Amino acid sequence: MTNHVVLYEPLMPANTGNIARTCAGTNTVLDLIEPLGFQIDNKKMKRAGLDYWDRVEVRRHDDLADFLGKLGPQDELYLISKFSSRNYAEVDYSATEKNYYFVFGKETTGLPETFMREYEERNLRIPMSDNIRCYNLANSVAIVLLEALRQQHFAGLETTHHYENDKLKDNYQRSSRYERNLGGE
Ligand SMILES: C[S@@+](CC[C@H](N)C(=O)[O-])C[C@H]1O[C@@H](n2cnc3c(N)ncnc32)[C@H](O)[C@@H]1O
Repeated sequence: MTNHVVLYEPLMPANTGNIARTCAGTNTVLDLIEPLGFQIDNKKMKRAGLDYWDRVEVRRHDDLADFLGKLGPQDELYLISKFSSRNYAEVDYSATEKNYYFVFGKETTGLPETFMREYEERNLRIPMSDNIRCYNLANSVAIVLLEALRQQHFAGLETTHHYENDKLKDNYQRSSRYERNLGGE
């Protein structure tokens, strides 16, 4: 199983840089549908993705048709759009034999209407109030991707890690002392 974040014609380098960082941290493939609104080595994008750009698998596609033409029978496509009335959190993303492709729209105009109509039952909404027009692109990616990963039990990711300067290390020692004391030792 592989998760893919697909960005349709992204415009803002800082968003794509942030998304690249999230993809690097979650072993997610980043698919970019051209044209992009920036050069891939743009300083702003690198700054947003810090040192992580070379740790993410990036696949570039000439256009939407090129991307769609490469999908196979095991690939599950989801279009992430506020116009849907299907809640993204109510979909099952846990089939290990499938690859999940989450397609996000351009910062200004979202996804093309024809594409959304063609795959109508595949559109998903992130619930939100009408105080805002929509969520930020990079935040939308994190919301949907982390729900898929949660359902996949964060497979392949570290749920804990030993750090040299562990800020909670003393807490662990204190709490295990506390538990020993409760046990009457
Ligand atoms: C800044 S929004 C662009 C909104 C654009 N005006 C539109 O009509 O979709 C960028 C992308 O974030 C995602 N997004 C933002 N808010 C969302 C929501 N509430 N539900 C689903 N996707 C959302 C969509 O993929 C959207 O295309």
